[in-house]
Amino acid sequence: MSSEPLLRVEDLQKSYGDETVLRGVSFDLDKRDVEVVIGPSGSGKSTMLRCVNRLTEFQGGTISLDGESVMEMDENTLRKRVGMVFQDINLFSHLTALGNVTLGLRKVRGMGDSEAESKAMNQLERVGLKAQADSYPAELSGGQKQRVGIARALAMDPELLLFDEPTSALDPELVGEVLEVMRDLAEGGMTMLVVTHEMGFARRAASSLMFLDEGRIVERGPPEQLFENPQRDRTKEFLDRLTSIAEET
Ligand SMILES: Nc1ncnc2c1ncn2[C@@H]1O[C@H](COP(=O)(O)OP(=O)(O)OP(=O)(O)O)[C@@H](O)[C@H]1O
Repeated sequence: MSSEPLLRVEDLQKSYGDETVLRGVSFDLDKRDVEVVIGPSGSGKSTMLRCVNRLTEFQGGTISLDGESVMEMDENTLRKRVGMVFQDINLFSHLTALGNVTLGLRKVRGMGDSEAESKAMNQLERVGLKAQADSYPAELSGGQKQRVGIARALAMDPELLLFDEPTSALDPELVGEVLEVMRDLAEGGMTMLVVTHEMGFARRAASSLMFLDEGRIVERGPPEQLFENPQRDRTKEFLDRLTSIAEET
């Protein structure tokens, strides 16, 4: 067994032009860890995720997967090893649910049609959408579309799954079904790095919670520590605000 963490982020620095967005972010994730990232708008949460799978370049620091720098990995390998689920559910509208899930298997994994379809069916079943395999995105609810997005990411057998506010664009009544799939994945041992404001999910599924503010990790620890006994005033203020917003809605 490797002694390296699955994901190591070390002193990550990222700017867009003159604007510094990440100011030295460092953390490790081991296999099966579920890290929830919270923080105010503009604190750099999405940018951090996008650096991990190199959807954006960064200026300083290193990110490695099982000891191997993502900067030195070819894009195809990185796409296989690190999956991502986005806030905007970007399915291809001209493809069925099954077609959306098989696409990556054929293009990135180079699978033949029947192998790709059988694997994709298994993933759709995993997210509870076997019966919708032949439906087009326009025929699916937002929650179902997002679950197809998760099946698409899972189909690649990723070692790490990144979630960027996967339920923020959904009507409130559709959030639960997506969180349930995510909880199942977490319980099944998937390693996950999740940006979300869903504190119920954080409490129940996260092994650790990270509070990012102005491009720095202000505090990180088990959810019960951050919720019950935050060490920093800034963390407490932020979590109190999130909780009061959730209670108002
Ligand atoms: N492609 C881009 N070009 C220029 N600036 C960007 C780009 N993407 C993000 N930024 C800026 O970087 C900062 C951090 O953005 P980021 O989306 O990472 O924050 P966030 O914490 O995910 O915020 P939110 O919760 O609102 O999604 C913001 O000031 C944003 O305007």
